[in-house]
Amino acid sequence: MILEVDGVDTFYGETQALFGASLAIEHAKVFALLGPNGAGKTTMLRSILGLTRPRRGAVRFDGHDVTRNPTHEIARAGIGWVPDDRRLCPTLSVARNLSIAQKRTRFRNWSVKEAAAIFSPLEYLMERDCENLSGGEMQMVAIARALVGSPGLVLFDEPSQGLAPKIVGDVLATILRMKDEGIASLVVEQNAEIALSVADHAAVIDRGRIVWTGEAATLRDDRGLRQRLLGVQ
Ligand SMILES: Nc1ncnc2c1ncn2[C@@H]1O[C@H](COP(=O)(O)OP(=O)(O)OP(=O)(O)O)[C@@H](O)[C@H]1O
Repeated sequence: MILEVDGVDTFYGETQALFGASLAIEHAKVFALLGPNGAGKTTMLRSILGLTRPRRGAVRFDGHDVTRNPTHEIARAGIGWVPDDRRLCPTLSVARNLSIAQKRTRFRNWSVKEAAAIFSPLEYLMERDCENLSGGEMQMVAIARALVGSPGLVLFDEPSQGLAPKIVGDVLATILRMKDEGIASLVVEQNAEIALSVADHAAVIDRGRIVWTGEAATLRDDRGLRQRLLGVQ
């Protein structure tokens, strides 16, 4: 397993957001974490990254317990993050946003050029300041920035949010390209259909509890199960 989250309880102050939540992601596989608004999907990503530290339970990445490690060490170990609000440095160029994020890890090491080449338009935007990019272009830069961190696992928070269908297709194709390169992904989505179209495994979270986990194909093919777990067709 590249990632194991084991019985995690996470709180915001006194409010508990995750209750004994567990999931396991295999090397070079795509895992979809699905669930409605407020279910705890972002909190799961924050718990993995150490941004909101679990009060109980453990997070193991690549065989090492990282539960108490600072966020920058967790990133340096090879976990990339594509946040829903992108978080690029707006006044810096695309090239600079990528070069400051570059890291070497024990996984495949990506150059800025290689990461930018994953989306063809990026190569032509390298000198553009990030504040002058479209939403779709910002998402491409955010993914390329995760890649130059040379990750073994990338966490995607609602990657389809606010994007045109064509761009969503490009993002999904990139997740599969990354998988071919040996990179696992954890895709957090409210849109089950989008995430399940690329996922190998999936889990459903509801009010802070993992209520189902299994093969993505099972959820994809069983409309009744999807309806029962997610309330969608
Ligand atoms: N900073 C915070 N302080 C207090 N409670 C929070 C905070 N962030 C999230 N929560 C609460 O924790 C619970 C889980 O939120 P979380 O953002 O993880 O859900 P989510 O599944 O990602 O939802 P969404 O799809 O709307 O982003 C919610 O009840 C939310 O109100």
